[in-house]
Amino acid sequence: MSVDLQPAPLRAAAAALDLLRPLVEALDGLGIACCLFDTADATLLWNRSFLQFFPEHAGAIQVGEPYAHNLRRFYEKRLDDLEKPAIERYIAEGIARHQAQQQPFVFSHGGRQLRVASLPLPGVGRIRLWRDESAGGPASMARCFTDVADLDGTALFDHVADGFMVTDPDHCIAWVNEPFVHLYGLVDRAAARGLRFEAVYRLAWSGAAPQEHPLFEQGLVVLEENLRFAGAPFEVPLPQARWSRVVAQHGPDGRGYFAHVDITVLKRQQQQLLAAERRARESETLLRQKSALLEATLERMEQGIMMVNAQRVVEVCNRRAMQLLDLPEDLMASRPSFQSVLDYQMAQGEFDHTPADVLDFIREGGILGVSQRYERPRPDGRVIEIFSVPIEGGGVVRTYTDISDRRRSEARIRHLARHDGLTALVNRDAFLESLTEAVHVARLGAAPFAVHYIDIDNFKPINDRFGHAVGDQVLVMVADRMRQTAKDGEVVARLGGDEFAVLQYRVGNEQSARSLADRLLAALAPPMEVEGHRLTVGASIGIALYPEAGDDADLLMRHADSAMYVAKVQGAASVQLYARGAPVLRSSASPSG
Ligand SMILES: Nc1nc2c(ncn2[C@@H]2O[C@H](COP(=O)(O)OP(=O)(O)OP(=O)(O)O)[C@@H](O)[C@H]2O)c(=O)[nH]1
Repeated sequence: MSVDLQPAPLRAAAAALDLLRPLVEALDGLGIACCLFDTADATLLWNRSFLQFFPEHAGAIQVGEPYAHNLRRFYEKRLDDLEKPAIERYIAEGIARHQAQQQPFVFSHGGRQLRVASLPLPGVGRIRLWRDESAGGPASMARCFTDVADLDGTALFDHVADGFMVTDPDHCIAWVNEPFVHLYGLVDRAAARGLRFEAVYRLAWSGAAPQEHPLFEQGLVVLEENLRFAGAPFEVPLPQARWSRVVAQHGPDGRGYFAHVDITVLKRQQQQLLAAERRARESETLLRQKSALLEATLERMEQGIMMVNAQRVVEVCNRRAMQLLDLPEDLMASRPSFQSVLDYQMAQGEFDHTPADVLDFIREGGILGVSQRYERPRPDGRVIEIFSVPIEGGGVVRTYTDISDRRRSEARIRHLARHDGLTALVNRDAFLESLTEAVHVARLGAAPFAVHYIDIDNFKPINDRFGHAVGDQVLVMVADRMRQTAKDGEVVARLGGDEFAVLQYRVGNEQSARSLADRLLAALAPPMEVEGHRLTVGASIGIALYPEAGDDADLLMRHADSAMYVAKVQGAASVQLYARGAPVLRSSASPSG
């Protein structure tokens, strides 16, 4: 006895194959052909009976060759020239059968009736076994009935669930049972007798709706292909979405024995399963697309975003968040805990200027169970606005927005609203705010203060003679000289036109106020060089002392203005202190420039 002992198997476990080798050899003794395949359908092992049953493989079969090669030799021998063009499909169907086969079936090959069984072999792949039925063996169903009349006389087969059909050697129907009659919609079993199965199949479809015809055509093709080499089970569609599975066996007497199983429910379930699978696949694809879209959106967002899950692990952190917070990519790619991100930031000095209570909160995990909005000044000077929103079930989503530009423009707008655009001194509104504050503090007992109201003398002729631009430069120089003369903390303002004011703090007496006014006049006195012109300007200054000249900002302004007017009337470059009871000569609201 010889077995083709092959070199080490390509994929299957060598130990399992070694165990199977003697078994495969022993099967030869029983006249059973055997061939083993691995899980990828590559040929592993076969015996001598296999080559006897399938002489087309002798000298050709090889270890490791795909099952498809085996099938190709098989069909090349079997198919006639008309059928050969369809060989690839036969091979594909043969592979599908090989992979899914559960029930044995009989087919004729090389003059033999071969019953083939196939089953999976765990750890190896699949085993296929063939027995020559025509050579005798256990009694087949065919041998139980020597005469079809035996069947006709009994109702036994009418009580089984499946349809049965027996054909003569000329393929004409000799007998069918009642379930068969019912399945194919025949009048009675006599209606089938003498017909070929294909004719019964046509009868079954005779009353079908036209839209079902493509299915009928499909069924005819299946019949034609499968009845030729009856053996492998096949399925045919029937009207009204019903299906029949036909399992054929051929007896040595040339008769065919067919079981017809109504698999409508099974088929429906399969279709439902397929539809559910398709839907699952579609929604999975949709989900994948959506998640890719979401990921792309997150990566392109102008806002940073971070999602911390209930276990305090950073689940999502987009590129912008990493940029805004200076977080290293490798740390964020490691699905870090939120605490380790905070630790990293702490080590980088991110929280060096954070108030102690907030720092304690950060050390305790830094996540609140309620929505919050706050701004974090970064060590690099940028300001990040942070929104933190808790997620139901734990965790938090944070968004990070760089609001440095917004903050800068707001500061600029605030500055513009309180300062004079030409001289950069504070404007009238800001001066009045400071004055109101000074009154408030003085009322609480702080030292008295003075308001100096300053109007440039004969400014108009400068404009008229040298132009507005020169006038502007003179105003800027006047502002600079006043700013330099005033002490730190004293407020110097341009009230409008050629009018200025100084808020002088801690004025112990009248003399101290006059002294500043004189210093202001002295500072203005030196000529100014503007665009090649040598210009000299003076000013008239009115002083209002708190509380003598009034105890509110408005009164103090009006009295300082009035005193300035008196000074102006007195002549250039003079100073006038407001005296209680003096008439108000000019309202501060009156236009002066
Ligand atoms: N160049 C320039 N001139 C201004 C500006 N604002 C107001 N003026 C001018 O300043 C002048 C102020 O008028 P007045 O106060 O009557 O002129 P003055 O010659 O100083 O008169 P007295 O105060 O009585 O000495 C007007 O000619 C205004 O047009 C400014 O921003 N730039």
